[in-house]
Formats: sequence, structure tokens, C-alpha cells
Amino acid sequence: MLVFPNAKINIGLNIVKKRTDGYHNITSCFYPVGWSDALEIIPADVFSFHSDGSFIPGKESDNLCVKAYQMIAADYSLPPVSIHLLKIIPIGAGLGGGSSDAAFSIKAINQLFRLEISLEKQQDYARRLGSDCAFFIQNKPVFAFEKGDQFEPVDLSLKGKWIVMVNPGIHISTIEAYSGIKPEEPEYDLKLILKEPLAAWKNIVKNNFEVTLFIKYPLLENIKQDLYDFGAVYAAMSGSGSTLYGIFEKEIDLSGHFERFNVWHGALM
Ligand SMILES: C[C@](O)(CO)[C@H](O)COP(=O)(O)OP(=O)(O)OC[C@H]1O[C@@H](n2ccc(N)nc2=O)[C@H](O)[C@@H]1O
Ligand SMILES: Nc1ncnc2c1ncn2[C@@H]1O[C@H](COP(=O)(O)OP(=O)(O)OP(=O)(O)O)[C@@H](O)[C@H]1O
Repeated sequence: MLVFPNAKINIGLNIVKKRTDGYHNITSCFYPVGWSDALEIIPADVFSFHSDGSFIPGKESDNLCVKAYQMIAADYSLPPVSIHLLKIIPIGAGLGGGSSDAAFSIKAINQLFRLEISLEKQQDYARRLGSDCAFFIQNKPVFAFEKGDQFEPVDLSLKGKWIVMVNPGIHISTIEAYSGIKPEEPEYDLKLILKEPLAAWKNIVKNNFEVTLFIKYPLLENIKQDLYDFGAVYAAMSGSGSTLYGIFEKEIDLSGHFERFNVWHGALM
């Protein structure tokens, strides 16, 4: 079974409250984008995991694909598999790449072994592996709340618009990013403003991580400004960074301008 786990962007990211379990309640719109890994899972005589592409820090047993397989294998006594991951999505980049690999592993294993696990139960499995993981089970635009792992449908389609994503290679740990934040209720209603045309979002729809991370890494703010200067209708940082994205009305190729960085562009789904 061959699947293509894709990245996500956060449109608006409000860190509302610190929870008693140490996590934070957030509100955000999660939107899937086409920047993708490739993941193959096939039955085998012995278990193996192999990755190519970008180097993934940590032990094999920490890889979220391996954890996803082990978690489901424990409940369904599955035979061994061979997992091959081609890592393309930048790591520690606010794009949820590892979370997507985890969720796509769950979906692929479910299909491969005809387990018929309901979507809700697949989301429950995904939540056990990380806050961002559950989104990738259905992989469609949603309004996310609580830990970012509970969802409501969102009335938003950016089909036909163009996205440019710029990753400058600054690795930001999610734990570190959350530790620098003072939670607060947002001054705007994200669900309401998302119903407005894209041009109304600038200066209203905010990612709370930008404040501290733009002070620590001024380059990030410069990239966001460049995206606006090149005509983005809306630009922001995704997740806990360091990827910036710009949404454009028409196709544009900025890989020449951002040639030092890892850049992806494509049509929005
Ligand atoms: C920044 C976002 O990507 C926005 O979508 C997510 O909130 C992060 O989700 P994630 O990478 O799946 O995070 P997890 O693996 O669940 O948690 C990593 C660490 O981030 C912090 N964390 C994460 C999610 C959350 N709602 N509150 C938190 O405080 C916690 O310190 C946690 O130990
Ligand atoms: N398949 C995987 N791909 C990438 N990272 C993985 C994977 N499995 C485990 N990890 C671990 O997860 C860490 C960060 O993952 P990821 O790339 O999803 O971060 P991120 O882009 O900041 O995501 P998020 O938006 O969820 O904060 C890595 O440092 C790595 O050790």
C-alpha cells in the first residue's frame, strides 16, 4: 500500500488557555496542503522500517509510523510489515509532517488488513500519538479546538487559490514554542472571520506564536513581509514555525527569490 501523507497549515492559531494536563487549549483552522511524504507499508516476514530523504532525528522506535503500527498491531494481532518512508516535508516546521505520517499509517494499516476501524476510532488512535495527528484522518479543512484534536466543520474553501510555503530551516521545537506563550482569549471570532473574503484576514487572523518567535528569529518576519510584497493576499506562520506561507489569487513561483530556503508552491485543495 502506497500513500502520500500531506502537510497542513494553520490559518489563525490562538493559544487560549493552559490546561491542568500541561497542554494548551487552542483554536485554529487546519487546512491540508499538497507538500507530501511518500509512505509504503507492505506485509513482510519480519518487521522493518526504513527511511530516505531528510534525516529524521530520534530512534526507529520513536518514529510515528512505527508507533502507529505497534499500537494497532497490539489490538489486532497483525502480522509483521515492512515500512518505507520517503521524508520530504520539512521536520519541526509547523507543518505536522510527522503527525501526518502517523495518521496515514493508521489509515493504510486499516485498509491493508481490512480492519474496518471506524473513522472515530481511527481518530482516537491518532490522538494517542499527538495533538495534530487526528486532523489527518479526515484530512479536510476544519475548525480545531481543545488540544487541537477536536473538530467542527468549517465553511471555507480556498480551491483555485495558490500557496507558496517557505521553510528557512530553523528547527523550532513545539514544546519550546508553547513554553514562551502567555495564553489569552482572542479578540476576534476565527469562525466568523473565515467566512469573510481572504483580503479581510490580514491584521486580524493571527498566529500567537509569531509574537515571540519573530523577536527571536527576525528572518521569519522578513519572509512574511516578502510574501506580502510579492502580492500575497494573506500571509502567516504555520503552527509553531518555522514555515511561513502566503496565499495568492494566481499562480506564482518565488523559488528564485527564496533560493536559499526550502520552498513549495501549488494550488490549494
Ligand atoms: C502547534 C500545533 O502544530 C498547532 O497545530 C500543535 O498544537 C502541536 O501539535 P503536536 O506537534 O501534535 O504536539 P504534541 O506532540 O501533542 O505535543 C508536543 C508538546 O507541545 C505542547 N502542546 C501541544 C499541543 C497543545 N495543544 N498544547 C501544548 O502545550 C506540549 O508541551 C506537548 O508536550
Ligand atoms: N515520521 C516522522 N516524520 C518527522 N518527524 C518525526 C516522525 N516520527 C517522529 N518524528 C519526531 O517528531 C519531531 C517533529 O515532528 P514534525 O515534523 O511533525 O514537527 P512539526 O512540523 O513542528 O509539527 P507540528 O506542526 O505538529 O508541530 C521530529 O523532531 C522527530 O523526532
